[in-house]
Amino acid sequence: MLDVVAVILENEFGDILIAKRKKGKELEGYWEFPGGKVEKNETPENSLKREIKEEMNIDIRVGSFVGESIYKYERGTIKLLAYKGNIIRGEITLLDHDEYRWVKYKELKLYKLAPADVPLVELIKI
Ligand SMILES: Nc1nc2c([nH]c(=O)n2[C@H]2C[C@H](O)[C@@H](COP(=O)(O)OP(=O)(O)OP(=O)(O)O)O2)c(=O)[nH]1
Repeated sequence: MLDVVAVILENEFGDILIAKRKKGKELEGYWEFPGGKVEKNETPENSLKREIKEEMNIDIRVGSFVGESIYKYERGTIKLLAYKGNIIRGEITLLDHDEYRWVKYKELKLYKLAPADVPLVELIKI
């Protein structure tokens, strides 16, 4: 099973950041909470900080654990671990996504989220 971390980034208005997976990647065009695969000998928190720096060039604070979602894709099963977080430094520059949006909690269900992310929405409860 592959461990993947994702962050529910919130801004000062309580909006949540979602990002659209890049053309050509697996799950192309699906919206996700940014993050990525946890590397060996890495804590989920450090993994998230590293991924978000690499993908968006921002520094984040990782907050409380939101929950996990285990999902069986055809190519394998992933365990998606979600944490809350905030931006502490920088402006978003997209380096690994096609688009991003700050959305209200209630708007999340209007987006085509990666299947593994769907159960997380219920766990966010802002
Ligand atoms: N980052 C992220 N990946 C997700 C989410 N939901 C979900 O099913 N995934 C899947 C897509 C991929 O199969 C896997 C993580 O892949 P990734 O492409 O984001 O990871 P990465 O940046 O570490 O990897 P890579 O592109 O360098 O291969 O988890 C999500 O909310 N965020």
